[in-house]
Amino acid sequence: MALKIVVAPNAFKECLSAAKAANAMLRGVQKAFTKYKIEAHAIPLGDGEIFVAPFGLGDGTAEVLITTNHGKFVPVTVQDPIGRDISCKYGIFQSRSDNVETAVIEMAECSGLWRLNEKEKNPMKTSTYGTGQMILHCVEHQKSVKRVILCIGGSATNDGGFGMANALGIQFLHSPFEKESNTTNGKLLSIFNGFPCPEQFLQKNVSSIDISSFQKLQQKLHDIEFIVACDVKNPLIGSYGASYVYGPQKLSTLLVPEKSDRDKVLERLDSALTSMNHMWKLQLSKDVSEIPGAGAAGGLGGGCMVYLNAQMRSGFDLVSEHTGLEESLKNADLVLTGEGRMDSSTDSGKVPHGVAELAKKHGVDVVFAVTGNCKKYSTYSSSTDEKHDPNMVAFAIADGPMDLQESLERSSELIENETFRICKVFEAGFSSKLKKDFIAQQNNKIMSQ
Ligand SMILES: O=C(O)[C@H](O)CO
Repeated sequence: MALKIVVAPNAFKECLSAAKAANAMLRGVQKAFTKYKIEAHAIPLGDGEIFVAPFGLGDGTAEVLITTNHGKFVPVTVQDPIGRDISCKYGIFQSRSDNVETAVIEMAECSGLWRLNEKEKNPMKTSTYGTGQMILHCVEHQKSVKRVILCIGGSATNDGGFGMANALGIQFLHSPFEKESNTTNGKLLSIFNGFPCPEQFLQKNVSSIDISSFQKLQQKLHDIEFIVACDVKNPLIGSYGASYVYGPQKLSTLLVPEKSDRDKVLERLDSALTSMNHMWKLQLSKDVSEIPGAGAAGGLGGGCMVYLNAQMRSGFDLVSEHTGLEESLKNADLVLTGEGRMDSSTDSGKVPHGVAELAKKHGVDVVFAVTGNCKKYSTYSSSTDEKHDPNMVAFAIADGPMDLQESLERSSELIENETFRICKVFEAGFSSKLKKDFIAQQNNKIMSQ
């Protein structure tokens, strides 16, 4: 009988995609087990967290789903966060669980922070318009697609999906009036036609959604199931909301050097999302502000729930479902995972933690993880915090003193070598267990004679 071995790593940020990391681990496994027959399963994973630069799309969650399910990419030209035309792509594959034609769109592909240089980072002026264009392209050109997975995070935006909705054809109204006008509740309102970012939202006093244009869209989207894969659980507004928690990383200190001025920007961002939420409640009877994940990707999570009726899912659960991970873990003898860095956040929904949990469910006592850095993870593990995965042991890949640059450059070789060493230790334990089992069997035979 063959030893069943599963390697299921995440991407190693800034150096290796999940697929490349899985291949490196697989090489280590194959080199190590020369005495035993093995059945090896390599399953590259993702957790919805976006991993775009420096490889471009193709190394994030979409790449994992498309590669594993033999799907295809569709090229499309859309706008980046500040309105420049860029070439992007989204993926299409057939779901292995229910054969549904599924599209996967990574918002960071077009609306991600990596698209901007330092001086362009200003969430008051950025928009998810490009993400909306990708969705629209998919809905209009891929008639057989009945499910869209939107991976959100890593965004340059904080617009609550204002841009996305606008690109989908939803019209917003504002005062004071301009050329074309409508009346709502007796007030004269104009159709908003500026760049759909928080600055414009506030400056133009956007206060209303044109329900008729929204209904047209709803009919179009009715047959499609929208799922948002996201990496965080923040609410839309308030001190744990999108603006205060993730806003600072999207605002360049070169543009706004003073801390007190940056704080004012965050306040304005939060107030724009608060007004949006008010508008959603009042006009569409939707209150999503407290739903975990509404604050993901600058409130795009909330926007997706409101405009697309999207369901929020953990990125890991989604990827594991669409890659067949759980099936592979059944009856596994050895499970290996990995990630660029492991620390105290690893145990809150990251890939290695997800693999360890799922493996435990299927009777695998210990999962081995290879990683670039587990100093904080080990410290965490030796603390009394009971949340730590008791069934995962992490090994750093460095084979001697080295700086970050060397570790990044040699990552593939180092991952292969560390996997080889772990497998050899496992093999030694396995042979001694086999020996013990053999002796026990012989003893049982003698006793029963
Ligand atoms: O894009 C963002 O705001 C963060 O990645 C959290 O989702």
